[in-house]
Amino acid sequence: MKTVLGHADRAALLPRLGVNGWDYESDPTAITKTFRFSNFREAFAWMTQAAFWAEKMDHHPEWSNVYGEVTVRLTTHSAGGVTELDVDLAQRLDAI
Ligand SMILES: C[C@H](O)[C@H](O)[C@H]1CNC2=NC(N)=NC(=O)C2=N1
Repeated sequence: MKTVLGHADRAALLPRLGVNGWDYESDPTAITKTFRFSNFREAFAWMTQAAFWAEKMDHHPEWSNVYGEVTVRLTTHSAGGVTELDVDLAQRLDAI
């Protein structure tokens, strides 16, 4: 089972996500980012691709959508915090 990132791993991995707009400081148990698109169609098309990656990785986002905005919160429920699975999924979402 994945374990929650310790201080050294957080310091090594999370600032790189921060450069891409992920907030890893407001909530120590999760990383969050709002993705912005020009309309609902584009937002939902992105969510569809993200959903396929989530299924492939068996790791799923908490998210909400309002028109062209998708707010994503990543945490590993089974571990109770941020693990390397969340870092991997965040990078995958940034690459879509
Ligand atoms: C049974 C299944 O593997 C688990 O429920 C997986 C599915 N997706 C998951 N996603 C996330 N974000 N955290 C989990 O702990 C988790 N567990």
